[in-house]
Amino acid sequence: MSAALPRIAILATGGTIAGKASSASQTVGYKPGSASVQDILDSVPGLSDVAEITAVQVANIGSEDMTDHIWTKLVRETEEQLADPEIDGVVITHGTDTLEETAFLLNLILKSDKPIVIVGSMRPATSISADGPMNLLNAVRTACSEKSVGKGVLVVLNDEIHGARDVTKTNTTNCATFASPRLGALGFVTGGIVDFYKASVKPHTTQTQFTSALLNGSDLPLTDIIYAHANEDSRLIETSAATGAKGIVYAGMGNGSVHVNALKGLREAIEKGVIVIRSSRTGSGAVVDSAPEWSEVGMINGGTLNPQKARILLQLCLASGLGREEIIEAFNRY
Ligand SMILES: NC(=O)CC[C@H](N)C(=O)O
Repeated sequence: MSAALPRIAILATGGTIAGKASSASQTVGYKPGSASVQDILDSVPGLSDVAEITAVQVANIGSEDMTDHIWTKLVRETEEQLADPEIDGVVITHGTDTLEETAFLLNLILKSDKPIVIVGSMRPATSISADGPMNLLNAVRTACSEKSVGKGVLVVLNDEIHGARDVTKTNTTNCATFASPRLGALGFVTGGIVDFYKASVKPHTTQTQFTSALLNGSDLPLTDIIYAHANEDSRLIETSAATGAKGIVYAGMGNGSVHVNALKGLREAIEKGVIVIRSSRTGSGAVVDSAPEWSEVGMINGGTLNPQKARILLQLCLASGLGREEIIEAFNRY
Protein backbone atom coordinates (compact mmCIF):
# COMPACT_ATOMS: atom_id res chain seq x y z
CA MET A 1 0.00 0.00 0.00
CA SER A 2 2.67 2.54 1.08
CA ALA A 3 4.80 1.54 -1.95
CA ALA A 4 2.24 3.35 -4.11
CA LEU A 5 2.69 6.64 -2.28
CA PRO A 6 4.71 9.44 -3.90
CA ARG A 7 8.31 9.58 -2.64
CA ILE A 8 9.31 13.00 -1.33
CA ALA A 9 12.69 14.16 -0.05
CA ILE A 10 12.50 16.72 2.76
CA LEU A 11 15.63 18.85 3.05
CA ALA A 12 15.76 20.86 6.28
CA THR A 13 17.70 24.11 6.63
CA GLY A 14 16.29 25.58 9.87
CA GLY A 15 14.09 28.62 10.51
CA THR A 16 11.07 29.06 12.74
CA ILE A 17 9.55 25.84 11.41
CA ALA A 18 12.43 24.26 13.35
CA GLY A 19 12.23 26.81 16.18
CA LYS A 20 11.81 26.05 19.87
CA ALA A 21 10.62 28.72 22.33
CA SER A 22 10.64 28.60 26.11
CA SER A 23 6.85 28.73 26.40
CA ALA A 24 3.80 27.91 24.28
CA SER A 25 2.88 31.60 24.08
CA GLN A 26 6.31 32.86 22.96
CA THR A 27 6.19 33.82 19.27
CA VAL A 28 9.20 36.16 19.05
CA GLY A 29 12.73 36.06 20.43
CA TYR A 30 13.03 32.24 20.29
CA LYS A 31 15.85 30.37 18.62
CA PRO A 32 15.17 29.39 15.01
CA GLY A 33 16.82 26.22 13.75
CA SER A 34 16.87 24.27 17.01
CA ALA A 35 14.59 21.33 16.19
CA SER A 36 15.88 18.52 13.99
CA VAL A 37 14.26 17.40 10.75
CA GLN A 38 13.02 14.31 12.62
CA ASP A 39 11.37 16.52 15.30
CA ILE A 40 9.61 18.44 12.51
CA LEU A 41 8.38 15.27 10.81
CA ASP A 42 7.16 13.86 14.11
CA SER A 43 4.98 16.96 14.59
CA VAL A 44 2.92 16.24 11.46
CA PRO A 45 0.35 13.52 12.06
CA GLY A 46 -0.70 11.74 8.90
CA LEU A 47 2.37 12.68 6.88
CA SER A 48 3.22 9.03 6.29
CA ASP A 49 -0.26 8.53 4.75
CA VAL A 50 0.50 11.20 2.13
CA ALA A 51 4.04 10.35 1.04
CA GLU A 52 7.02 8.14 1.62
CA ILE A 53 9.53 10.53 3.17
CA THR A 54 13.32 10.68 2.96
CA ALA A 55 14.70 13.35 5.31
CA VAL A 56 18.06 15.17 5.14
CA GLN A 57 19.37 17.81 7.54
CA VAL A 58 21.27 20.20 5.23
CA ALA A 59 21.69 23.01 7.79
CA ASN A 60 19.93 24.30 10.90
CA ILE A 61 20.17 28.09 10.85
CA GLY A 62 18.03 31.19 11.11
CA SER A 63 17.77 32.07 7.43
CA GLU A 64 19.00 35.62 8.13
CA ASP A 65 22.39 33.86 8.33
CA MET A 66 22.14 32.29 4.85
CA THR A 67 25.44 32.18 2.94
CA ASP A 68 26.61 31.19 -0.53
CA HIS A 69 28.29 28.19 1.13
CA ILE A 70 25.00 26.87 2.56
CA TRP A 71 23.23 27.62 -0.73
CA THR A 72 25.85 25.52 -2.52
CA LYS A 73 25.30 22.64 -0.10
CA LEU A 74 21.52 22.93 -0.47
CA VAL A 75 21.71 23.07 -4.27
CA ARG A 76 23.97 20.00 -4.42
CA GLU A 77 21.65 18.02 -2.13
CA THR A 78 18.53 19.14 -4.00
CA GLU A 79 20.07 18.17 -7.33
CA GLU A 80 21.06 14.78 -5.99
CA GLN A 81 17.50 14.11 -4.83
CA LEU A 82 15.95 15.38 -8.07
CA ALA A 83 18.27 13.12 -10.08
CA ASP A 84 17.17 10.06 -8.09
CA PRO A 85 14.52 8.14 -10.07
CA GLU A 86 13.11 6.96 -6.71
CA ILE A 87 12.24 10.55 -5.70
CA ASP A 88 9.11 12.28 -7.07
CA GLY A 89 9.58 15.72 -5.53
CA VAL A 90 11.58 17.80 -3.06
CA VAL A 91 10.37 19.89 -0.10
CA ILE A 92 12.81 22.32 1.53
CA THR A 93 12.09 23.64 5.03
CA HIS A 94 13.50 27.14 5.45
CA GLY A 95 13.40 30.25 7.63
CA THR A 96 11.09 32.85 6.21
CA ASP A 97 13.46 35.84 6.28
CA THR A 98 15.46 34.88 3.16
CA LEU A 99 13.10 32.17 1.89
CA GLU A 100 12.22 34.25 -1.18
CA GLU A 101 15.90 34.65 -2.11
CA THR A 102 16.63 30.92 -1.89
CA ALA A 103 13.44 30.22 -3.85
CA PHE A 104 14.36 32.61 -6.66
CA LEU A 105 17.96 31.34 -6.83
CA LEU A 106 16.80 27.72 -7.13
CA ASN A 107 14.11 28.75 -9.61
CA LEU A 108 16.83 30.15 -11.88
CA ILE A 109 19.43 27.38 -11.63
CA LEU A 110 17.81 23.97 -10.97
CA LYS A 111 17.15 21.87 -14.05
CA SER A 112 14.21 19.63 -13.27
CA ASP A 113 10.48 19.47 -13.88
CA LYS A 114 9.87 17.57 -10.64
CA PRO A 115 7.98 19.57 -7.98
CA ILE A 116 10.29 21.65 -5.77
CA VAL A 117 8.47 23.26 -2.82
CA ILE A 118 9.89 25.54 -0.13
CA VAL A 119 8.05 25.87 3.16
CA GLY A 120 8.49 27.74 6.43
CA SER A 121 6.38 28.91 9.32
CA MET A 122 5.82 32.06 11.35
CA ARG A 123 5.19 30.47 14.74
CA PRO A 124 7.79 28.21 16.36
CA ALA A 125 7.12 24.51 16.63
CA THR A 126 6.45 24.86 20.37
CA SER A 127 3.78 27.57 19.97
CA ILE A 128 0.03 27.36 20.49
CA SER A 129 -1.47 27.20 16.97
CA ALA A 130 1.92 26.55 15.39
CA ASP A 131 1.53 26.92 11.62
CA GLY A 132 4.53 24.76 10.69
CA PRO A 133 2.94 21.28 10.80
CA MET A 134 0.01 22.21 8.52
CA ASN A 135 2.32 24.20 6.23
CA LEU A 136 4.62 21.19 5.93
CA LEU A 137 1.75 18.79 5.28
CA ASN A 138 0.45 21.16 2.57
CA ALA A 139 3.94 21.52 1.10
CA VAL A 140 4.28 17.74 0.87
CA ARG A 141 0.81 17.49 -0.68
CA THR A 142 1.85 20.12 -3.22
CA ALA A 143 5.08 18.25 -3.99
CA CYS A 144 3.06 15.04 -4.47
CA SER A 145 0.68 16.63 -6.97
CA GLU A 146 0.98 16.04 -10.71
CA LYS A 147 -0.27 19.63 -11.06
CA SER A 148 2.99 20.93 -9.58
CA VAL A 149 5.16 19.33 -12.27
CA GLY A 150 7.03 21.86 -14.43
CA LYS A 151 5.84 24.87 -12.40
CA GLY A 152 9.29 25.94 -11.18
CA VAL A 153 10.06 26.40 -7.51
CA LEU A 154 6.91 26.85 -5.41
CA VAL A 155 6.48 28.36 -1.95
CA VAL A 156 3.72 27.02 0.33
CA LEU A 157 2.56 28.71 3.53
CA ASN A 158 -0.83 29.56 5.00
CA ASP A 159 -2.73 27.33 2.50
CA GLU A 160 -1.36 29.32 -0.47
CA ILE A 161 0.98 28.26 -3.27
CA HIS A 162 3.18 31.05 -4.64
CA GLY A 163 5.73 31.17 -7.46
CA ALA A 164 9.37 31.73 -6.50
CA ARG A 165 9.84 34.75 -8.76
CA ASP A 166 7.14 36.92 -7.28
CA VAL A 167 6.65 35.78 -3.71
CA THR A 168 7.90 38.03 -0.93
CA LYS A 169 7.64 38.32 2.84
CA THR A 170 5.33 41.27 3.53
CA ASN A 171 4.78 41.24 7.28
CA THR A 172 7.20 40.84 10.18
CA THR A 173 5.20 38.36 12.25
CA ASN A 174 1.82 37.54 10.70
CA CYS A 175 1.13 33.98 9.49
CA ALA A 176 -0.27 35.44 6.24
CA THR A 177 3.05 37.15 5.52
CA PHE A 178 3.83 35.71 2.07
CA ALA A 179 2.29 37.40 -0.94
CA SER A 180 3.04 37.89 -4.63
CA PRO A 181 2.33 41.60 -5.26
CA ARG A 182 0.01 42.15 -8.23
CA LEU A 183 0.23 38.51 -9.41
CA GLY A 184 -1.28 36.86 -6.33
CA ALA A 185 -1.05 33.21 -5.32
CA LEU A 186 -0.75 30.66 -8.14
CA GLY A 187 -2.87 28.19 -6.25
CA PHE A 188 -4.19 26.96 -2.95
CA VAL A 189 -4.29 23.87 -0.76
CA THR A 190 -7.85 23.63 0.47
CA GLY A 191 -8.93 20.75 2.68
CA GLY A 192 -5.93 18.84 1.38
CA ILE A 193 -6.75 19.46 -2.29
CA VAL A 194 -3.98 21.10 -4.33
CA ASP A 195 -5.16 23.33 -7.16
CA PHE A 196 -3.65 26.00 -9.42
CA TYR A 197 -5.38 28.97 -11.00
CA LYS A 198 -2.59 30.88 -12.75
CA ALA A 199 1.11 30.79 -13.67
CA SER A 200 3.89 33.30 -14.22
CA VAL A 201 5.09 33.40 -17.85
CA LYS A 202 8.65 34.20 -16.78
CA PRO A 203 11.21 31.45 -17.56
CA HIS A 204 12.32 29.17 -14.73
CA THR A 205 14.37 26.02 -14.03
CA THR A 206 14.87 24.15 -17.33
CA GLN A 207 13.98 27.28 -19.33
CA THR A 208 16.84 29.48 -18.05
CA GLN A 209 20.45 29.93 -19.14
CA PHE A 210 21.82 29.64 -15.58
CA THR A 211 23.10 26.46 -13.93
CA SER A 212 24.31 25.39 -10.52
CA ALA A 213 27.88 25.32 -11.87
CA LEU A 214 27.88 29.08 -11.14
CA LEU A 215 27.98 28.22 -7.43
CA ASN A 216 31.08 26.09 -7.87
CA GLY A 217 33.57 26.56 -5.07
CA SER A 218 33.72 30.31 -4.62
CA ASP A 219 31.12 32.85 -3.53
CA LEU A 220 28.89 34.59 -6.06
CA PRO A 221 30.20 37.99 -7.25
CA LEU A 222 30.08 40.62 -4.51
CA THR A 223 26.85 42.61 -4.95
CA ASP A 224 25.40 45.13 -2.52
CA ILE A 225 21.95 46.61 -2.05
CA ILE A 226 21.90 50.34 -1.29
CA TYR A 227 18.61 51.55 0.22
CA ALA A 228 17.62 55.06 -0.90
CA HIS A 229 16.22 57.67 1.49
CA ALA A 230 15.68 61.40 1.98
CA ASN A 231 18.81 63.42 2.71
CA GLU A 232 20.99 60.67 1.23
CA ASP A 233 24.68 60.93 0.41
CA SER A 234 27.14 58.82 -1.56
CA ARG A 235 29.20 57.30 1.25
CA LEU A 236 27.78 53.77 1.15
CA ILE A 237 27.92 53.66 -2.64
CA GLU A 238 31.54 54.85 -2.65
CA THR A 239 32.47 52.30 0.02
CA SER A 240 30.73 49.53 -1.90
CA ALA A 241 32.59 50.33 -5.12
CA ALA A 242 35.91 50.86 -3.31
CA THR A 243 35.69 47.53 -1.47
CA GLY A 244 35.22 45.31 -4.48
CA ALA A 245 31.52 45.25 -5.37
CA LYS A 246 30.95 44.02 -8.90
CA GLY A 247 27.31 44.94 -8.73
CA ILE A 248 25.06 47.35 -6.86
CA VAL A 249 21.28 47.18 -6.64
CA TYR A 250 19.98 50.65 -5.86
CA ALA A 251 16.68 50.26 -3.98
CA GLY A 252 15.41 53.61 -5.16
CA MET A 253 12.36 55.54 -4.08
CA GLY A 254 9.11 55.14 -6.05
CA ASN A 255 9.85 54.19 -9.67
CA GLY A 256 13.53 53.71 -8.80
CA SER A 257 14.07 57.41 -8.19
CA VAL A 258 17.70 58.31 -7.45
CA HIS A 259 18.66 60.96 -4.91
CA VAL A 260 20.78 63.66 -6.54
CA ASN A 261 23.50 63.11 -3.91
CA ALA A 262 23.64 59.38 -4.71
CA LEU A 263 23.89 59.90 -8.46
CA LYS A 264 27.51 61.08 -8.33
CA GLY A 265 28.61 57.93 -6.48
CA LEU A 266 26.61 55.68 -8.79
CA ARG A 267 28.10 57.35 -11.88
CA GLU A 268 31.63 56.87 -10.55
CA ALA A 269 30.91 53.24 -9.67
CA ILE A 270 29.59 52.56 -13.18
CA GLU A 271 32.68 54.24 -14.68
CA LYS A 272 34.79 51.79 -12.64
CA GLY A 273 32.87 48.88 -14.21
CA VAL A 274 30.30 48.18 -11.46
CA ILE A 275 26.91 47.14 -12.87
CA VAL A 276 24.13 49.14 -11.20
CA ILE A 277 20.50 48.01 -11.21
CA ARG A 278 17.79 50.54 -10.44
CA SER A 279 15.17 48.83 -8.28
CA SER A 280 12.51 50.11 -5.90
CA ARG A 281 11.99 50.10 -2.15
CA THR A 282 8.19 50.32 -2.58
CA GLY A 283 7.61 46.54 -2.66
CA SER A 284 5.42 46.52 -5.75
CA GLY A 285 5.39 47.60 -9.39
CA ALA A 286 7.93 47.86 -12.20
CA VAL A 287 10.95 50.16 -12.38
CA VAL A 288 10.97 51.57 -15.90
CA ASP A 289 12.71 54.48 -17.65
CA SER A 290 12.12 57.71 -15.81
CA ALA A 291 14.47 60.72 -15.52
CA PRO A 292 16.95 60.62 -18.47
CA GLU A 293 19.93 61.40 -16.21
CA TRP A 294 19.43 58.10 -14.38
CA SER A 295 19.53 56.02 -17.58
CA GLU A 296 22.30 58.16 -19.13
CA VAL A 297 24.78 57.26 -16.38
CA GLY A 298 24.20 53.61 -17.31
CA MET A 299 21.87 52.31 -14.60
CA ILE A 300 19.82 49.27 -15.69
CA ASN A 301 16.08 49.07 -14.95
CA GLY A 302 15.24 46.29 -12.49
CA GLY A 303 11.65 45.76 -13.69
CA THR A 304 9.34 44.06 -11.19
CA LEU A 305 12.02 42.20 -9.25
CA ASN A 306 12.34 43.47 -5.69
CA PRO A 307 15.87 44.54 -4.64
CA GLN A 308 16.79 41.25 -2.98
CA LYS A 309 15.70 39.27 -6.05
CA ALA A 310 17.34 41.73 -8.45
CA ARG A 311 20.54 41.09 -6.50
CA ILE A 312 20.30 37.31 -7.09
CA LEU A 313 19.71 37.74 -10.82
CA LEU A 314 22.55 40.24 -11.09
CA GLN A 315 24.93 37.88 -9.27
CA LEU A 316 24.05 35.03 -11.66
CA CYS A 317 24.54 37.36 -14.64
CA LEU A 318 27.93 38.51 -13.33
CA ALA A 319 29.00 34.95 -12.48
CA SER A 320 28.08 33.96 -16.06
CA GLY A 321 30.33 36.72 -17.41
CA LEU A 322 27.46 38.52 -19.13
CA GLY A 323 28.11 42.02 -20.48
CA ARG A 324 25.93 45.07 -19.95
CA GLU A 325 23.62 44.49 -22.92
CA GLU A 326 23.11 40.85 -21.99
CA ILE A 327 22.33 41.87 -18.41
CA ILE A 328 19.69 44.33 -19.68
CA GLU A 329 18.22 41.46 -21.70
CA ALA A 330 18.27 39.13 -18.68
CA PHE A 331 16.39 41.69 -16.58
CA ASN A 332 13.77 41.94 -19.35
CA ARG A 333 13.48 38.17 -19.69
CA TYR A 334 13.43 36.99 -16.06
N1 LIG B 1 9.57 32.97 10.65
C1 LIG B 1 10.83 32.69 10.45
O1 LIG B 1 11.19 31.66 9.90
C2 LIG B 1 11.81 33.72 10.91
C3 LIG B 1 12.92 33.09 11.74
C4 LIG B 1 14.31 33.40 11.27
N2 LIG B 1 14.61 34.79 11.35
C5 LIG B 1 14.55 32.81 9.88
O2 LIG B 1 14.32 33.41 8.87
O3 LIG B 1 14.98 31.70 9.84
